[in-house]
Amino acid sequence: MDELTGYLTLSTGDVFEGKWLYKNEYIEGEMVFNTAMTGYQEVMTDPSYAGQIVTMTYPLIGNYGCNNQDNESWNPSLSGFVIASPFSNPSHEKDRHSLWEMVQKHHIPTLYDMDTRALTRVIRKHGEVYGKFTTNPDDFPVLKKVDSDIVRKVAVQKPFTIKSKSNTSTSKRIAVIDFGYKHSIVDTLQDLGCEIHIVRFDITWEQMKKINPEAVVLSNGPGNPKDLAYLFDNLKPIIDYYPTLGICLGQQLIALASGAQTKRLPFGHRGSNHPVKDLTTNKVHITSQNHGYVVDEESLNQKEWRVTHQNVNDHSLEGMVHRYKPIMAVQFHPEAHPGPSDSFYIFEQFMALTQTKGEKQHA
Ligand SMILES: NC(=O)CC[C@H](N)C(=O)O
Repeated sequence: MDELTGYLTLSTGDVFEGKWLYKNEYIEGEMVFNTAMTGYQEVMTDPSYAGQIVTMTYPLIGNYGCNNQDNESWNPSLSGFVIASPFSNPSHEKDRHSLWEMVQKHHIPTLYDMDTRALTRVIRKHGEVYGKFTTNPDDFPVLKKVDSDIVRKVAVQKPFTIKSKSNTSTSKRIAVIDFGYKHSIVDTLQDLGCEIHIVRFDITWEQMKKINPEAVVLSNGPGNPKDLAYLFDNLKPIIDYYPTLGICLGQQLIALASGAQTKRLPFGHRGSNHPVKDLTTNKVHITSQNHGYVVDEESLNQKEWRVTHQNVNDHSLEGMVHRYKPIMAVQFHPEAHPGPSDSFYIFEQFMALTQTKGEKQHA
């Protein structure tokens, strides 16, 4: 074994040999795979991957380099990164540093020269798999679940405000409850002229009343949504009072706080080409996704909620709207990054929803 050789050992007993791009022989995490052909920089910096070792199924990673615009957080939080072929000679007008520089700068444990096809088949077959990066192929992971307090580790400690880009009187004051938000959600709201208040994940009703926003966004974030059950007493009055948009973890929390259930998908949706049907228009949009859990449609009170979006591949619930209150939520990522911006209209619908405070919304 030479200095470069590293192993990924799995809770299934499988062992994969590769080479270190950035060596860290002690990390463990939940194994997930992402099928996007581009967007590795956004994937590496999406806080929803905290606690997870991400395998890219597209074999060539790094071919257009990394830039100063596409990070989705200040510091990457994924546990590890697994790729087939890293590309060392990138070419793109926005390219500022290579993949190699990116993993060194942010200390992202990375193995390359991995058989990502075979690895993905193992993850697909077993569903819930944990892995360890190691120099000893007989050293297996002990991890059995993602840290139940993972949101606290990626979300902001101190609230802060981001000014609106426009000075018009139409600009909205939006509170984003941060469970590990992707920066492109806030960028999109800013582009729509909003002033944004990033607030802590454990914000109370009284604290929110002081900010008095015109609408609220519950962000994406890592981990099992049920681990956040202790927040539901805080979230329920906020969701009930303000026009609200939930994105990914945000949708799961809105559903759970309203008495519905979430469940684990067999092996998660992570990629940038997941077809979703808008049940209002019957149009199919190609969406960006990153989730391992989903709202259980059976458990949703259909007298109060209408399902608005459905996944074309597995028919899972992709969006919902409250029949009487201004609350909407989606499981996919309307902010894209990476992936197509087909579902930008979700933000436009949310902007329209912010007008409906106190009025009855017609389902
Ligand atoms: N992107 C997200 O918000 C992910 C939500 C949740 N952690 C899941 O995996 O389902």
